[in-house]
Amino acid sequence: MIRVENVTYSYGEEPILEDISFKEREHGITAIWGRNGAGKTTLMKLLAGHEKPNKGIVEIKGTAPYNRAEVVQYVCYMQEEHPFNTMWNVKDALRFGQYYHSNWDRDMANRLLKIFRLHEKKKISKLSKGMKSALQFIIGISSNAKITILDEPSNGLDANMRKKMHQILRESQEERLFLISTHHIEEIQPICDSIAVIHDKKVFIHEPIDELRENGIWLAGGKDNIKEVIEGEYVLEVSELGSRLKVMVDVPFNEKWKEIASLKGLSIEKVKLQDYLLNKTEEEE
Ligand SMILES: Nc1ncnc2c1ncn2[C@@H]1O[C@H](COP(=O)(O)OP(=O)(O)OP(=O)(O)O)[C@@H](O)[C@H]1O
Repeated sequence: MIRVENVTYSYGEEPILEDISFKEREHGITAIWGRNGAGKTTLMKLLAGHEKPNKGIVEIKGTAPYNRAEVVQYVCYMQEEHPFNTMWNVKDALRFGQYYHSNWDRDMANRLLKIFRLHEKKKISKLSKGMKSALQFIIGISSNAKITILDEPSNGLDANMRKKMHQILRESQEERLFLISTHHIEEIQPICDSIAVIHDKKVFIHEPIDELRENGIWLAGGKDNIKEVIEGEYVLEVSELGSRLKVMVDVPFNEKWKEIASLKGLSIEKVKLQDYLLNKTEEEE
């Protein structure tokens, strides 16, 4: 469905993305994670055809999306803070969505308006930040586009609304592909199938989230015992607590490591995905 091959992109002299390649399957949810300024939005714009790669190939169902109106039938891209006409009300914004997306699901749009408590007559200029995000999300879901790209869709939404958003995404992902950029990976990861981490101008990690979730352990205990077991392993973070050490190690949270910890009298814990990724993307700074 999506093919990116050896793509380089720069706004000026310095490339933002350099020689990146990846493929995406037909359906499911992929989270796109990266530090501020890593290039998540840039990647989404390339996929949606808003930007043209300097080098390499971007293809959506075999077609390069840049300047190709026909790709709109497959792709709905809701950018962060979408620039709606401020004279519009919610209903006008939905009309705009329906105009561009031939598979528009009007019943779904009406259902989501109720769930997110948005009134059709409300002026866009009067919507709060969270309400605007909800409106963009409603357009993204109701577009019924095979590929739906959402840039920071939960911006400004409260915990209850984020929960509803995740439920709706889960319901909708069986026959569609969602690419969702987020800084809140911990919260969205339970509904994701895979993750793409953008770092150092590359797609640094692109794998099933189940596999990545297993990576990273915290070990804590006596210094000598810790030093003995981590020899040769990749240590991502160290903190000293008097005579004790606490270390984050880049190994899976599995039976082997639980046994090692038990034999050496160390405590062992799974690292949160967010903390693991923060450390993984720190190593080359
Ligand atoms: N229109 C533009 N002109 C010049 N540079 C740009 C433009 N848009 C983005 N950039 C630069 O490209 C880099 C990547 O930006 P991008 O918005 O893709 O990152 P991001 O990962 O989405 O960041 P964030 O998490 O902060 O939203 C940044 O250094 C940014 O300053």
